[in-house]
Amino acid sequence: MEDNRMGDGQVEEYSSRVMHLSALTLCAAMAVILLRRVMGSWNADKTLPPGPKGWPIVGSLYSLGPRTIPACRRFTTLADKYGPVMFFRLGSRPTVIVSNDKMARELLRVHDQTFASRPKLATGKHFGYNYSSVVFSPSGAHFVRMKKIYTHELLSPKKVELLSALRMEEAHILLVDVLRNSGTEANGVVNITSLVFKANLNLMGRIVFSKRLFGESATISAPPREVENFKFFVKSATKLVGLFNIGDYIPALRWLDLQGVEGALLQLKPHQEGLLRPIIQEYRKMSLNLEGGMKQKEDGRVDFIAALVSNDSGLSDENIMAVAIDVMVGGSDSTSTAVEWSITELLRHPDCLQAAQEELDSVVGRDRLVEEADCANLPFLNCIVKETLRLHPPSPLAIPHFSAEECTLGGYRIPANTTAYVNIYAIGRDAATWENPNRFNPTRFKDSKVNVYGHDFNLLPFSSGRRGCPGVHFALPTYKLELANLLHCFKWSPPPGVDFKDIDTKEAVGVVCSRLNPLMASVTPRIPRHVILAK
Ligand code: HEM
Repeated sequence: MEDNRMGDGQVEEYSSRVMHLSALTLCAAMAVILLRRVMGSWNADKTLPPGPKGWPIVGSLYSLGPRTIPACRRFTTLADKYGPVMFFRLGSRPTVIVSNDKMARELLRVHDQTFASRPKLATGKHFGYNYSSVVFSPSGAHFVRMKKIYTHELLSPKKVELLSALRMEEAHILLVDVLRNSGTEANGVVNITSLVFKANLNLMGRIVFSKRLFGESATISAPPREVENFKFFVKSATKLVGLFNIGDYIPALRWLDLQGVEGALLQLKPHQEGLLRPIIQEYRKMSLNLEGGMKQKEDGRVDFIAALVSNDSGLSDENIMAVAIDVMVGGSDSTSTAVEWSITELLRHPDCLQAAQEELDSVVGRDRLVEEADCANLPFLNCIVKETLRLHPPSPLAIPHFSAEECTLGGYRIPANTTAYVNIYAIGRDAATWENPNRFNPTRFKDSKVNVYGHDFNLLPFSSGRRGCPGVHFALPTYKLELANLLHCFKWSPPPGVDFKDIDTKEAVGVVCSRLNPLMASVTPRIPRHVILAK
C-alpha cells in the first residue's frame, strides 16, 4: 500500500504555502476594502452632481466608450441616466457636463465669469502656441486683449459688412466648381464635402491674408504641397481637439502618449507653420516699408494679418499664427459642416428641398444668383438653417470651459478648477423642448422667434456668453449664401442606385462633428448655365 503521509519537510512547505496564500488573500481583501472606501468617499459626495462611478487613477474615463462614437452622443445617453447636470472624474480632472437649456443658462449666463476660462490641454499647448490663441487661452488680460483685437479687426458688424463682396465672390466660385465637377464626373456625382470645405478655406484665406489657396484662381505663391499640408492640418486639428487625450487626464501617463495624440500634434507642426510663417514674414517686411502701416484695400478693408502685424501690437509671430489658425480652422470646417448637413437632410427630405427651391424661384427668379440681401426674404431657408444647426450643431460640445472658483449648478456643488462641457447636441435633441426631436422638420421654426445668437438656451449652436463664438455674424451670412445658391443653381438627388432614405448620417469624431463619409450627390443645373458662369 502506498504511504500518503507527508514527511516533516513537506509539512513545513505545505504550511508555509498556506500562510502565503492566507497573507495574499488578506492583502487582496484589504485592498478591496480600501478601494471601496476610497471610491465610496469619492462617489458618495452627495453635494456633487450624479455621474458614473469613478475608479482610482482612471476615474470615469471608461464611461467615454469607444473612440469611434462622438462624445456628444455618449454624453447624451449618459444624461438620460444621470440627468442634465453630470459630474465625472476624468482621470484627475473633475468634469461637469450640462445637457439641457436650464443648466446651460446657469452655466453660460449666471456663472459666465466663473466658467470663462479654458482647461490647459495638449492641443491648446501645441495648436494654440502655449494657450495664446483666442480659442485656447485661459481667461485674463491676454484673452481679453486678443478677443478684442479679433472682434475689432475682423468681426465687428462694419468689418463683416465690408467682407460681403468676398463672400459673394467665393460663393460664386464654389458654384462654378460644382458645375464643372458635375460635368466631369460620371452621372454628375460630385463630392460636395470636399468642394464646400475648399471654398470656405479659400474664403478664410482671403480675409486673413488676401490669398485664395485652391483651384484655378488660387493666388497663393506657396508650393501646392504646402497648401495641401495646411488643409490636412486643418482637418486633423479639428479631429485631435475633439479627442479625450489620456495624457491630459492622467498626467503621470502623459509620457507614454498612449493614443499617439502628442506625437500627432508634433508631426503636424510643420504643416501648421509651413504656410503661415512665410506669409507673416512677408507682411512684416511690407509693414516696415510702409510708413503709417498697411494700406487699405479698395473695399476699405485691411487684411487681418496686416492689422495684427502693423498695429503696434507687439504680437510675436507665434501669437499671430495662433490667432490666424483660430480663424482659418474655426471659420472653415464649422461653416462647411453646416452646409453639408443641410444638403444631407434636404436630400433625405425631398419635400423640404422642393419647398426651398420654390421659395427661391419666387423671391430670386431663375435669371440671377442669390445675393446676401435676398436671404432676409427667404423664411423657409432660414428655417432650414436653424433646423440643421439644432440637429447637427457643427461644434456639438462647444469647447471645454474651466471654472475659476467653486459654484453651484442645479443645486449641486461644482468645485473650483472643474472642466465644463455644454452638450449643445443633447440640448438640440431634448424631448422636453422639441417635439419629435430627432426628426428633420424645418417648419417647426415657422412662427418661432427662437434664434441662434445665444439668447435662447434651447438652441445654442454658437454657444453663449464671454466664450461664445465671435464668428457668428460672419458665419451665418456665409452659410446662408452658399446654401441658398447651391439649392438655387442645381437639381439635387442621391447618387444613382442610392435611395434618398438610405443617405447616411454617420457622424465623425472631433470638435467639429462633420459627416463621417463625404457627401456625394448627383447635381445638374437648375438655372441656365450662363447665369451660373457669369461673373
Ligand atoms: C457655422 C459656423 C460656426 C459655428 C457653429 C461655431 C460654433 C462655435 C462654438 C460652439 C464655439 C465654442 C463656444 C464656447 O466654448 O462656449 C465657438 C468658438 C469660437 N469660434 Fe466659432 N463657430 C462657427 C464659425 C466661426 C467663424 C466663421 C469664426 C471666425 C471667423 C469662428 C471663430 C471662433 C472662435 C475664435 C472661437 C473661440 C472663442 C473663445 O474661446 O472665446 N467661428 N464657435
